[in-house]
Amino acid sequence: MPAPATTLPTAPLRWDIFCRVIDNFGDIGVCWRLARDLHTRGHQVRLWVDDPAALDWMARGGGQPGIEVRRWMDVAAGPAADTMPGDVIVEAFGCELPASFIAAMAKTASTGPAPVWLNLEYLSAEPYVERSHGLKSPQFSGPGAGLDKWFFYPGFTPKTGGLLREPGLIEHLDSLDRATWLSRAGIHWQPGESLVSLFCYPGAPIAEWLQALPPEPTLLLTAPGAATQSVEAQQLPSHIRQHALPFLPQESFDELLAVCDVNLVRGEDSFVRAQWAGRPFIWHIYSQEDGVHAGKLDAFIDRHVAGASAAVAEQLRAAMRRWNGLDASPMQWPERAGWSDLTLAWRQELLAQNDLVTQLLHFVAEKR
Ligand SMILES: Cc1cn([C@H]2C[C@H](O)[C@@H](COP(=O)(O)OP(=O)(O)O[C@H]3O[C@@H](C)[C@H](O)[C@@H](O)[C@H]3O)O2)c(=O)[nH]c1=O
Repeated sequence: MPAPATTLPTAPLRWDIFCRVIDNFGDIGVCWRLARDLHTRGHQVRLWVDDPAALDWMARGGGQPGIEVRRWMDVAAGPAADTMPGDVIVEAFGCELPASFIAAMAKTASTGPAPVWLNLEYLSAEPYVERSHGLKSPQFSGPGAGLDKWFFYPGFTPKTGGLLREPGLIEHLDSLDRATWLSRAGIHWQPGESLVSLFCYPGAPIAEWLQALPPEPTLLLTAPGAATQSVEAQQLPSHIRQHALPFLPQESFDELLAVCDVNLVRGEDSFVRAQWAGRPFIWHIYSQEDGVHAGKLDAFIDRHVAGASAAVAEQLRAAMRRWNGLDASPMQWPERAGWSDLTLAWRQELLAQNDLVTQLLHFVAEKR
């Protein structure tokens, strides 16, 4: 039985989260959510980021009292040498920590408890995640010699670190009234119109997808960038309208997904949020040059459709693969009722596992 999400297995701790923005918004998106969730549960958080620009819209007001956002540039230009490391150091997505900071961690460890050093990894449904979650990487050389680093893998099964899910999130999302939310957001929605959100990478087969949409009045809510631009480039049939969204703060983005009928999401964080929204979704995976994303997509689809009827499973698999350019068959929408049931059943399955921060707190308590 999972422990309640609010359980605090440790006294409030001081956390240092290091984030390097490689591309897009997922790196800072995940780190900002983690920082907020820890802060809400009473912890002290410093978020070190090389490029905080996206926080201007992602975080209301560009930040939040109680979470200290600090700049760092690279391994050489890190925090000042006299910066005291916190109790837990999170190296997000394998970003290399500044050497001066690692040296400060080692110094702390020589006089008291060593900071718990974690590498928070990318999310995947592939089997290696269960094998790798929680593994130790002892440091034999360099400024951190003698310290241990631990691998923490988010994931979809109980043997992984779980998914970020703030206490009360689902209750909040399920309580939203669509018409009220949309009117507050300044979105003109005509009752009866299907609502579809779209957040994707360039290259999604938009024209084909628009043709495959069910022939019913539909309002497309498109995120800034590739989604808005590629829909604007199309000649829309009369039953489809487009509303181009601005970038929304994270909480509003989560709410948007919860009031839509279908969500097309991408990357890592919006993909997870679509699962908490409990609405049918299609995932645009971040594509990698070596093609490894195909295996990652299939591993997720396999788990996700495992409880569905054969027809829904096949339709959804084909739609997700086609959206990602991995399938040549014509684009088709899965049958909506079966797809909705599957999405809710999947969310229920995920809710049976502890959220990532709860698991992280237990993990840290064990290692200290
Ligand atoms: C469109 C929109 C997004 N967001 C947030 C949600 C997420 O936190 C973030 C988007 O991140 P993602 O959904 O993960 O998609 P992304 O494509 O921006 O990020 C990706 O970057 C690559 C480098 C990584 O390898 C991928 O795994 C992924 O993280 O932006 C808002 O808060 N408001 C908005 O209006």
